[in-house]
Amino acid sequence: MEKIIIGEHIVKTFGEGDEERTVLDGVSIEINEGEFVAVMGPSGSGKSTLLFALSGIDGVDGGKIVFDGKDLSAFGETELSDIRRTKMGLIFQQPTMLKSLNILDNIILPSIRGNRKNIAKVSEKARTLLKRVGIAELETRDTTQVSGGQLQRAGICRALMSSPKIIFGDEPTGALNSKSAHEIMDIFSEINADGTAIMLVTHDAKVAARTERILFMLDGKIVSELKLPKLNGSDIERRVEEVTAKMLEVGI
Ligand SMILES: Nc1ncnc2c1ncn2[C@@H]1O[C@H](COP(=O)(O)OP(=O)(O)OP(=O)(O)O)[C@@H](O)[C@H]1O
Repeated sequence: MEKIIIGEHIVKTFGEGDEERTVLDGVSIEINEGEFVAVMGPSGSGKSTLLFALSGIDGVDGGKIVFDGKDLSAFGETELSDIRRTKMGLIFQQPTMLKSLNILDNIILPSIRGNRKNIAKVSEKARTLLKRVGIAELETRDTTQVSGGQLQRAGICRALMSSPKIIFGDEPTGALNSKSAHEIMDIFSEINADGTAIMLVTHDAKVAARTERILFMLDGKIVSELKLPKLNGSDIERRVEEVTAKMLEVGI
């Protein structure tokens, strides 16, 4: 199977001199095309830093990251941002949307940057995505007039606009109630079933239990992993138990 991401011995430090802290301590990680992966670990263990490194948002101090066959260190900031815009989808706990634009315009904005000619085509794609995530009727709403779950659905649409090879989610359900979180995870499962790889950082065993492989981090290292079969809909409780038991075993 093709690897969409290969990270080898990634090292990331913050601070200088006596203040220097190693936050990623030689992390090696591979993600296959179309894979659904979660990263768990205690607060401060380096999960978000790893996600920021793999997506090229932050540079690293050691090791190598190959995305879609290309070494990220070969690219400058503009090229990295182009790669992120066209091949990666990024979803955070709360989507940052421009308050001056409605939901639809926020979704299409990154896709029309520098090329307003394709606005009709891009809007059509956005409407298809809005329908798919169940908020078609909200396209003209202000971003302040929708619920957290609805805003996250819009964030997912924005991330899907480029038909990315991988979606990175940093606690994408962290600010949602359990019903909304469940619905958002249903959407992620569908996106993954269509072939998009997904890597989610999460504290939530219920979220991780929906994925196929869970990586456990402690102190800047991946210390363990748990593989799960594809979700079949009826085995979620048993999966959550398995994840929880593994978290206890690892010490999270
Ligand atoms: N820009 C930064 N400058 C200095 N230290 C940082 C910076 N970003 C992260 N850190 C530190 O790196 C460590 C790992 O942070 P990171 O956000 O990756 O952890 P995490 O596992 O995602 O935690 P959480 O679950 O709380 O989000 C923390 O100690 C954090 O304070």
